[in-house]
Amino acid sequence: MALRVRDLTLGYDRHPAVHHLDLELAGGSLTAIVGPNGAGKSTLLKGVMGELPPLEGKIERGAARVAYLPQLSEVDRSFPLSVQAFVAMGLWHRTGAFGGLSRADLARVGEALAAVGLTGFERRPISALSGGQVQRVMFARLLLQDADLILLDEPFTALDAKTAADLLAVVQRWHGEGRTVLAVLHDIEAVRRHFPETLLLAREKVAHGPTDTVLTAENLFRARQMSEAFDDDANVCVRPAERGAA
Ligand SMILES: Nc1ncnc2c1ncn2[C@@H]1O[C@H](COP(=O)(O)OP(=O)(O)OP(=O)(O)O)[C@@H](O)[C@H]1O
Repeated sequence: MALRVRDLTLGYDRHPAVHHLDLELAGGSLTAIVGPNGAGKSTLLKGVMGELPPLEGKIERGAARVAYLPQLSEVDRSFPLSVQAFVAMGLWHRTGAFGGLSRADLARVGEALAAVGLTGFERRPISALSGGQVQRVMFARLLLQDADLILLDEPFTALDAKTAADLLAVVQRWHGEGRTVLAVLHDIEAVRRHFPETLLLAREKVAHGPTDTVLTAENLFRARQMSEAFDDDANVCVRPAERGAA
């Protein structure tokens, strides 16, 4: 078991965004999180990462090391670091934050950059990269983190087809290595093609399991309806049916 979530409610200022979620991910599974805008997908990743403490319920991580890729729009690209220094941060679990980089470490950074097609970019400042190149650099850093559980928030959004295909190959490599991957995605067809498992989320769990059984027209319709039914201004954790009955 890589991740077990029990009756999890997550939110902001006690305003719930994910409600009463139960979920279990097997070690080595490759799972997409799909759902309408505002469904709580990014919130769930932040909860699993430990950035957002649960309002209720529990998160148990079976994985020793967890890595997280935020949405590209949340990445601060203005800081003055070279591509090499940025990617080398992925080795902190080995070197410590202030450890120097050995020749072998630099070779690892070079290999990670080669794996994402950025050989030769070592000395470039992060601020001088395109969005797609930044996403490649983020993946290179993840490669070095050597995590058992990898959380990706919209990893292929706003990328050209070549970059998306290259980075999907990295995800498939992680899957082949037995790592557990959980990725928020909006491209339903890509999920059907490449992700064996899916969690369909609309603040609550709509369905979780093999992708072809989860992404049915009925479930997608229900997800849209459930998402619209929630009152965004509610500050207590009440389901719509309970609210109607009150
Ligand atoms: N930092 C925050 N402070 C307050 N509310 C937030 C914050 N982040 C998200 N929310 C709210 O929590 C709810 C879920 O947001 P979340 O970003 O998890 O949805 P999502 O499914 O990832 O959406 P999208 O597909 O649009 O990225 C939304 O109602 C959103 O407005």
